[in-house]
Amino acid sequence: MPDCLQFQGTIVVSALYAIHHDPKNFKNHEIFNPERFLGEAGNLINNSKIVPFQTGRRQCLGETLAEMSAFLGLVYLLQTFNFEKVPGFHYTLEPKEREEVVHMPEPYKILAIPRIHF
Ligand code: HEM
Repeated sequence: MPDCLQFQGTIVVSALYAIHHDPKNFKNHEIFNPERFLGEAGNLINNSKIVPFQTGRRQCLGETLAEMSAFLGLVYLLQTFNFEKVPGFHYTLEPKEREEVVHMPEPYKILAIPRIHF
């Protein structure tokens, strides 16, 4: 019996960072700008160049669950709290340096004020 698992074959790792930073697909690709995904009426633009869940045979099996969970979590927070900036706190949209495979935002403070008073 081998004392560890051994894999043979080819591993394909998708370059999602490169895909989403391709200047051919995204204007000002180095700038964090969530509004680039919105149309003039504030509607979400469907763009086949955006593939955070990968596409094809290796597409994420949890995509629907992840999107529903994010939607429900966000809606719950927005129904429960009003969010306001902390006066005097310096906010930036620039992400921290890349860590591992994802970008993280800089730590920030925000006021969460309950909408319902018991
Ligand atoms: C925001 C949340 C998520 C993101 C951005 C995401 C993204 C991805 C990406 C990019 C891949 C393809 C990796 C590759 O290139 O091979 C993948 C694969 C996969 N994901 Fe997710 N994922 C998320 C959440 C989830 C959840 C919640 C589940 C399960 C409950 C899940 C299950 C899987 C599985 C099983 C695969 C492997 C699919 C395969 O190779 O056949 N993911 N995910």
